[in-house]
Amino acid sequence: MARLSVNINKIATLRNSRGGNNPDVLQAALACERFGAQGITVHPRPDERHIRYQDVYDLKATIKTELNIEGNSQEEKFVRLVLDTLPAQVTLVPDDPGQITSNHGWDTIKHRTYLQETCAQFKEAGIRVSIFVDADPQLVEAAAQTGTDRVELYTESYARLYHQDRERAIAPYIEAAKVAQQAGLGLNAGHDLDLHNLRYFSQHIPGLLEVSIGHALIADALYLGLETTIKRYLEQLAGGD
Ligand SMILES: CC(=O)[C@@H](O)[C@H](O)COP(=O)(O)O
Ligand SMILES: NCC(=O)COP(=O)(O)O
Repeated sequence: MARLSVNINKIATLRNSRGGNNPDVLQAALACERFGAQGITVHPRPDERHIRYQDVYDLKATIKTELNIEGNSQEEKFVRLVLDTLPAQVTLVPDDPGQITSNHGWDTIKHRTYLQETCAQFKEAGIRVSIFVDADPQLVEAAAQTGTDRVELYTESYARLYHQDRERAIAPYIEAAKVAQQAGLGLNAGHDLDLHNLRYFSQHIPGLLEVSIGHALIADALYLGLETTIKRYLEQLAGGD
């Protein structure tokens, strides 16, 4: 069964809106773990609009499950943060500084040399590397040439199409997953996964190792509470028809 890594960016967004420490992101991360999450994901951005760099140091010292740090390694500050905190996993995402949220994966063909160097730097420090990519077999194949351990399939287009035509929505992901597995890459997935689309995704992508979910999960927690919400996501991942 794929592991659930809860992205707690949105907890930090709420905290930052009032300038204090409510909600406390460290306590929220510990609660996620207590309720069954198998990892914590953060995506610090240069403007620190949600997760702050200091949060990441504090989280690494506090949580017991895997920490996954996502972000753009072309920013020196991000590289320093990752090498200082030594998370279990770093996910390379090519976001511009002002982006509202992630909207594309790496072009692993165009940037192969850069990604090779970056993967080597993080792997030398003992950190597992994952590259955020669109569900395109050629990009996944090129990712395998970079030395990365895993790819994270960017699932926004799956999520968008799911309600209209889920077979068409999943098709490119099945292809991309096959290529990844033939190339020996581990497979993660994330972006806009939710309680409606998660089960179908995990059922159709065998060997899926991890999903990172934030926006929808934290929104669901407003209605259901964090404990029930995490249990429901875990049930979706556990599958069954
Ligand atoms: C890579 C990815 O899809 C997520 O990290 C997502 O971008 C979360 O970032 P925000 O919380 O800033 O939207
Ligand atoms: N890598 C995806 C992630 O961490 C969370 O994305 P979202 O669920 O907030 O869209």
